[in-house]
Amino acid sequence: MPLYEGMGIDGLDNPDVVIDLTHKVWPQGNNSFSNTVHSFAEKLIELNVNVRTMVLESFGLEKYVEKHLNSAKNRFQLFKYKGLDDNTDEYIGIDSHIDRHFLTILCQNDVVDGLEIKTKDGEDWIKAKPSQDSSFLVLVGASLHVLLNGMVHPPLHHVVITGEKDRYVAGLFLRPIEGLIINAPEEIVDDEHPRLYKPFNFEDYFTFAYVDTTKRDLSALKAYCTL
Ligand SMILES: O=C(O)CCC(=O)C(=O)O
Ligand SMILES: [Fe+2]
Repeated sequence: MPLYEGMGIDGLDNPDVVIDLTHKVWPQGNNSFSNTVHSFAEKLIELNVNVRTMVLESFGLEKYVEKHLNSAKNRFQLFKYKGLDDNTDEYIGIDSHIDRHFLTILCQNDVVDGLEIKTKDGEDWIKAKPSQDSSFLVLVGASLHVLLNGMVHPPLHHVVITGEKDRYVAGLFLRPIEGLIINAPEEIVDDEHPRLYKPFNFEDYFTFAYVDTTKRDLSALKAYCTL
């Protein structure tokens, strides 16, 4: 069984959270790790604020920006996918899915690809290849798709490990806060763009697609909450 490991930290805007976690892994502390994670996460959080602000503004939803920014909490995750050794063939690191939360920002180490995105027409997988190590991948999740009445696309993606090198990824995941009911604002709903979805509760949808892993695509989302 190929190795896939991950570690997640909630509420990373608070440096104490990182220091606490670091002490769990290294009882004597590890300043270099906690400083690196914290400064990196700070930049990711800033990027997420900019991206979500720009997306809402591009739909003329300026007045909802602040409310939307406050309606998500962040989870920072680090993943390691073990590279192939002599006895392993190419393997799927994560099965195909759409992300369920609002937004994902990923940074994969530059030497190792792995993430593949399905084209919108569903025909091909394309390698997501940020060419420099300073590049980020931003993925729309189901919750943002519902909030914007289907006007942004949550891509199907998976991870395929093909090389010998281990693959490391850092990601920021923006999840709706508990109890939030997501509904597209009136401003983007009209006769030409009728409301697509019922009021959407993230936790209920999360559970729906968690229990049955075949329900992690756009058609299952539509079946789940189309009006
Ligand atoms: O490892 C990656 O690049 C993607 C991970 C992913 O798709 C996820 O955690 O939802
Ligand atoms: Fe994902």
